[in-house]
Amino acid sequence: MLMIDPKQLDRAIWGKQENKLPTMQSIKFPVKVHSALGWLAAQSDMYKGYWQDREGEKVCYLGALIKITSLSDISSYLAQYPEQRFYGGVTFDQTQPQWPGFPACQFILPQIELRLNDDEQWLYIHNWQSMSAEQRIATLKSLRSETKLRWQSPQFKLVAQHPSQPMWHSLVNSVTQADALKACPKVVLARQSIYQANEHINALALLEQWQQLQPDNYAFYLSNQPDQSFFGVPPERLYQRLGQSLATEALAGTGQSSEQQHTRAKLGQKLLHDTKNNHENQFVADAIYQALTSMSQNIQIAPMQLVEQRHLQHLCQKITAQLHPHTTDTDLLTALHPTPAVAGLPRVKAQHYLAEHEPFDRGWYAGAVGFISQKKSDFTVAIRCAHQNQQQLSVYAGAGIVKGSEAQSEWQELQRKSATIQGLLNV
Ligand SMILES: C=C(O[C@H]1C=CC=C(C(=O)O)[C@@H]1O)C(=O)O
Repeated sequence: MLMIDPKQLDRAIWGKQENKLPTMQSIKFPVKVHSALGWLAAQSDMYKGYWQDREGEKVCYLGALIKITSLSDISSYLAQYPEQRFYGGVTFDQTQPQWPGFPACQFILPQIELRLNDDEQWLYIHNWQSMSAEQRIATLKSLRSETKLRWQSPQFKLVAQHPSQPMWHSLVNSVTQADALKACPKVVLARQSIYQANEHINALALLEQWQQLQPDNYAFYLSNQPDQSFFGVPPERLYQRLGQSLATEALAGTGQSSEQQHTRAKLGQKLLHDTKNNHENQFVADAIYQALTSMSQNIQIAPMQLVEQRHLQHLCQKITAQLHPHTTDTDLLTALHPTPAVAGLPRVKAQHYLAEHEPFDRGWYAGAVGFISQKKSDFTVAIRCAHQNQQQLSVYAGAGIVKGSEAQSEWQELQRKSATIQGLLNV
């Protein structure tokens, strides 16, 4: 798999070794890989992750040289390791019970990264300088050639839905009572659908298929132990920061789509002019604007546009800003996450309502997933996702509930949001 000139490799292995982690030195080799996820599937590390942005970069990462479990520690690690990326994120609500094996906050500086884009493919090995020649050889030898992923769906059976449809109706009705709307004009209710498979679930093969159906979305995979993973193909950007330039978006408000271009365009126009959906989106755009005013300047909001997905369309307002110097990723994550696209408004009240009434633990569903580095950070909102625990797969979907929302049509919206993965599960 490694296309490295043997002389170059020899020099790399036997080259200078300085035992000092804080000035971590990395080495990179050009490689040739057909399927990033196929490569990841072949590796045996306990910590495995995948990250695909909307510009076409794909990253597989392995191992954990450093693990950060608190947002407040991020800045000091970035100062110490200015060249490195830390992958991971935070859950929807860090004050609530979390999924076993998935901490509330986790960022990893991996030992190995495979970074692919349209022009280049590089394998990075971090902390190379402090390894002995034997450790270097062992690390290179531990890397396996990619496997060919083939998604052959086991038989899946829906074993539970939280909330059930009747409970969904009563939750939507309670959120849309006049008094409740006064306190919380928007609450994003969600559903966990639990499927039991009759055999092992190859989550990476499933993700590969899913990602190919929605190639312009983000895609991610997180796994801290064998046979447990969280993965998804979300359309929503939380934020991308390049130096001090910030790009974010209000993605909320959903309408139907169609395979026929003409009908899709008509449905899109209907959505663009729909009052309830425009409100739903504007709540998010206003909250982002407010969050950014104290930490940035030159905030620009582009006109409302459509984002097409396979079974639905969304309203979206793209937002850009110039961050004040010294604004950190911890500031941004704290201010922007979770947006009213996944929590509601006001945020804390909506989160309290969900903690009290939603009949499942959101864990990493609707969390912030991505990476942080000094130069660049990029986060998606973890929606259109699934949590695999051995032979069980939980699929999550949510819908913003505002004045005028109807329980039945919001339930159908959940179905449409889950339709792509459900199609792959044959359920
Ligand atoms: C919370 C989800 O979607 C959000 C993002 C886009 C549109 C949404 C909506 O129209 O309700 C939601 O706010 C989800 O897919 O689980």
